[in-house]
Amino acid sequence: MGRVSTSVHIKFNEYTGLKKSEAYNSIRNYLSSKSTSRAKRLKANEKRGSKSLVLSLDDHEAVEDVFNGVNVKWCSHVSKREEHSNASSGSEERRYFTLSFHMKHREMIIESYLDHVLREGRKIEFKNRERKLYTNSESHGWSFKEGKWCSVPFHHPATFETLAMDPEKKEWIKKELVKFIKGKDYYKKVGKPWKRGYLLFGPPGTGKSTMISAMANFLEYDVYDLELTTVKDNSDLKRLLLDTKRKSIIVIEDIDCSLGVTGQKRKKEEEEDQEEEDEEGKKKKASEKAFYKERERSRVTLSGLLNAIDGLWSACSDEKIMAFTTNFVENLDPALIRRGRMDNHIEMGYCRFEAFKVLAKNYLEVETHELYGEIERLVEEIDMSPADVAENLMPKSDEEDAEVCLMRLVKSLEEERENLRTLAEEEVKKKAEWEARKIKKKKKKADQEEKKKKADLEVKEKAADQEERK
Ligand SMILES: Nc1ncnc2c1ncn2[C@@H]1O[C@H](COP(=O)(O)OP(=O)(O)OP(=O)(O)O)[C@@H](O)[C@H]1O
Ligand SMILES: [Mg+2]
Repeated sequence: MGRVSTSVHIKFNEYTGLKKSEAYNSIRNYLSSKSTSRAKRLKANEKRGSKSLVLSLDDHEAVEDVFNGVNVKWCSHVSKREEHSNASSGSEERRYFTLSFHMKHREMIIESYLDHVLREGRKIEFKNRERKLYTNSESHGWSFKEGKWCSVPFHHPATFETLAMDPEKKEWIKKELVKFIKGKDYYKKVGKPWKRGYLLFGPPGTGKSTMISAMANFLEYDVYDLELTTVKDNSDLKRLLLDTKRKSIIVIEDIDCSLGVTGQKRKKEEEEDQEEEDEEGKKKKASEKAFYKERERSRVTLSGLLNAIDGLWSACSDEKIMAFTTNFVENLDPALIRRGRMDNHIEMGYCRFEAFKVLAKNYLEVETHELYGEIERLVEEIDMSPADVAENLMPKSDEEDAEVCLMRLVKSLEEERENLRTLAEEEVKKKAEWEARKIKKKKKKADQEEKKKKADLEVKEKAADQEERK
């Protein structure tokens, strides 16, 4: 009796009213981590949205825990639902946990231990969840039930280990990401919303999208792939962004093609370029113009986008990364990519030797080879994207070994060099022809002027002659 009367019990119900209790969920997760090593009876569930089987404390089972040297005891209970209780509370059974401890620790348990349990439980749930790739549905298709985003499980295999790029740059990016996820207090201290913007730029096939997947896998974040062209207007964009969860990367791919963010800059360039232009240049400009015109139809404006990512609303949700990708960084409006908005500009370049070594290790499991010297010379000279290098390195059948694949890469690099040489020669030839034509035109014009001058002079002389004769 003495022992019982000195104990305090706290009850945590599975349901609070109609809603499933988040505290109960967190406690269950916390206890499952303790139970796997301590409890005698466990139950295994396949839970939706979780990546593996979830083990938890079985009904009517107890487990002990120690916190700051204090022993506590958790029990899981289940009782039949009473007749008059609310039918919509989910199931026939009522589940709850009880926490028991000595009353002299009441303050410490309530103030520190419970916080600790809830925090750890949430962490475990976050770790166990199946990560998702979201994409926005058309604005008119939004419904209360389906939401604004549709999702599929995110299983992209890219990691920083498989990403081919300069190792130092890679390490620096990883370090920065770690600093970001641990930076809650820092961001609060400096008065900035806890978010970070990345601009990834570079030619096609250099790993911009792969880098985003690697980041998401590294941070264990969800990914929101935002398709701006299907967003009706600025306020829908705002709503979409508000509907994203924390610990996620929001991606806008090919930002230069998504809305008229390059409009003003292009107009200026067009004016400047107008004078010196040959036929081919004119054709290219016309097709580019048509492309930009099509793109500018998007009703999301630059200022709308800036507002959504950077205005007051953006502060409503913490712990998010915003990533833009583009092939033409020089065409983007400076307002969009200024530091503070896009804090980090990462250039994804052509495949150089360091990046090649990563690819060779991943695709062929070789770290060195006699062809490496030649390949080093070639990749430092020729611009080839990691996607093309990877394609050459991938064995196409079981008979192909590392040497065959490396040889194929060397051949392909040499071909590329040859192509570039002929292209450059053609270019020089074309330029020379164009110059010659220009000189010819000038000469013709000068000749004509000369002729005209001569004719005028003759007429004048004739007139003077006649005058004299008269
Ligand atoms: N740096 C890299 N490291 C490893 N693999 C790469 C890298 N770059 C490209 N690849 C390979 O090439 C494929 C295409 O790359 P990815 O889609 O990331 O290019 P991108 O830069 O996003 O191109 P785009 O500008 O066309 O969108 C990837 O599936 C990946 O296998
Ligand atoms: Mg891409």
